[in-house]
Amino acid sequence: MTTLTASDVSAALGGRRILDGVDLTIAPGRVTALVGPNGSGKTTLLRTCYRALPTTTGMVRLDGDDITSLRRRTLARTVGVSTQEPVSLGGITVRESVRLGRTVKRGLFESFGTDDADVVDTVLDRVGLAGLAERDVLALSGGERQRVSIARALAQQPEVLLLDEPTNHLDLHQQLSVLILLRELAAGGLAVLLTLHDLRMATEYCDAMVVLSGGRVVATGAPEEVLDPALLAGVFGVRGQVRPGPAGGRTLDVWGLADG
Ligand SMILES: Nc1ncnc2c1ncn2[C@@H]1O[C@H](COP(=O)(O)OP(=O)(O)OP(=O)(O)O)[C@@H](O)[C@H]1O
Repeated sequence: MTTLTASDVSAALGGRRILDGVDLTIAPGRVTALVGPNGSGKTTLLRTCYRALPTTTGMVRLDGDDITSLRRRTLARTVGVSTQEPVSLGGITVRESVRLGRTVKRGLFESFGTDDADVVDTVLDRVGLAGLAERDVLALSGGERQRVSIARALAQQPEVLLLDEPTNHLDLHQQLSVLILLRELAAGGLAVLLTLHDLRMATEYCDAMVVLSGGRVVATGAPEEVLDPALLAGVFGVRGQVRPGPAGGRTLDVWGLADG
């Protein structure tokens, strides 16, 4: 099990500071939602967490190790990533695309074994892509491609999983399926961080929440602690509140714009 921590992370794009002194802990066994308005820096923060973007101050660590000191392969074996980028060029099947996630477990010239095939089959099944395994990835809908991206990250069998809006192309059934799957994987020790715009889904399915606004963390904690009416109005510009939900859970009601 591995914990990812960001300490005092700042980052810039195009000469402009986008992240400003961000602290974050992504613990094993938990699904953490990274939420915030458009342009608040969620994707940028995710990118610093898998070394796709250098920090200007601060540090990201995997357990005690600064990620900039890790070998590329070590980082790739530990951290799985699903981004909003296209999953692959065409000409390969869904199965082959997902199997690319296994390359981090292999040496450069090592061929895939039956254990790799078993992992790929299991993952395809769990994200509901088994029936599309032999389809060209370019012949998929947006939601199907999104699930390929998630499946490929899962095929790595990472310790930490980072997902950028993993549900934005998915229908309601698939959104819930993915969130339930992430909860199951977290129960097995995975540390999960995902960006989400749907605050109700984040409230119902995530254990913890980190709220970004203007590149700063403005709240961290359990969803019911974080999403109080003042924060919903001040950060998201809406009127709403968290209340107890069905089956002992919690949910979020939103009933209008804060200034409406
Ligand atoms: N290459 C770039 N150069 C300059 N500014 C950039 C660049 N990429 C993104 N930005 C800016 O950085 C800020 C944060 O962007 P980011 O994509 O991290 O936000 P986000 O919270 O993920 O947004 P969204 O919810 O809209 O996906 C935005 O103001 C955006 O315009």
